[in-house]
Amino acid sequence: MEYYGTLGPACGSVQTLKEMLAAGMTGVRLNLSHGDLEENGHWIRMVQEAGRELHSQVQILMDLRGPELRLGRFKEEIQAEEGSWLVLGDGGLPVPEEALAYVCPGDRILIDDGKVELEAEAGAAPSASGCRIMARVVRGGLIKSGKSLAIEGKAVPMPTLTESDRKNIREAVSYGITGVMLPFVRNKEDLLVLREALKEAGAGEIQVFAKIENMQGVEAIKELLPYCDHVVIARGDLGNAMPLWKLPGVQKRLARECREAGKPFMVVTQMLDSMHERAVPTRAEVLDIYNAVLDGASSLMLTGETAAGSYPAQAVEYLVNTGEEALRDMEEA
Ligand SMILES: Nc1ncnc2c1ncn2[C@@H]1O[C@H](COP(=O)(O)OP(=O)(O)O)[C@@H](O)[C@H]1O
Ligand SMILES: C=C(OP(=O)(O)O)C(=O)O
Repeated sequence: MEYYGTLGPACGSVQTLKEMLAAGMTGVRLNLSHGDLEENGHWIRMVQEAGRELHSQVQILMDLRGPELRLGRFKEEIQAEEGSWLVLGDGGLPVPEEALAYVCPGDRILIDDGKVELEAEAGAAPSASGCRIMARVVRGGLIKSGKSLAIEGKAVPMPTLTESDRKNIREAVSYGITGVMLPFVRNKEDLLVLREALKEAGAGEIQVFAKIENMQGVEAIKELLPYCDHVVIARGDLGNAMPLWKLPGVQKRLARECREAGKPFMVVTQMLDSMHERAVPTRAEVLDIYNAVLDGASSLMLTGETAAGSYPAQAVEYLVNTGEEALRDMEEA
């Protein structure tokens, strides 16, 4: 069983990383949506140093940008109040033009895994005079730079890899990357494009993790399985693609497909979300971890809990101890 933590400011010291490894973490994930390999290289070196000191082999995953939609960069966080209006695009919230062109009147726009929800202004044309529309805040909250973005029910056509993905792939071997995650995998062609780029970079040995994050990926799961080494059930974005009460059923269905094909799979996102701010998780969270192991997950991963939370080492401890308990119970049963 592999246990991953996402790297971020909250665990950016050799000491904290050693505590996480001592608690049973076996690998880390670097989310390249927040900066490329060169900018984040210091974190990888810290992980390698922590691993050397504890004599542990650490898996290092890089999570590409891929065809994922995200807000652009901006300095000041925005407190979006329910009922207020926001400008999207030119002079306002930096939304990629490819996405703006797809927004129609009445569309729901989900930011940061749906924490903030907007409704596009009635009357906004699909092309919206190129690059600017108004949206009303339906569910308010804090909007931070670089957060995920989705137009409910719409698939915006995007290339498989960005230019920065290709650069990061070329540098992957020199940083000791062991696995690469591709977000929003839609079809087998996405995985073939990634495999080809890895091969060209002399990185054909790096493991490919296919992140299933929307309905296109869910529907294509059978077709995708032969072209990846691992499937990632990425519940953050996947939860944006359907009413949340449908997510458990979809997670179980993906897990069953993977089990039947003998494909290892990872379950990720909000496994211990309350541990952003609390040292002890909820009962529901530990049960979620336990159930994922019972369903056959080969790896589990923490995201914001380790990248930006107040208790990164404690979160790893709960993840690992609960996962190992589930494995023991399965053996005894
Ligand atoms: N490489 C990084 N550099 C700076 N901050 C990061 C990095 N990776 C993660 N974070 C912070 O931790 C948060 C949670 O990480 P993650 O779940 O990977 O991102 P997101 O929620 O944006 O997909 C991010 O939103 C960001 O604030
Ligand atoms: C892990 C996920 O992806 P990201 O953190 O890149 O949004 C997710 O959506 O569950």
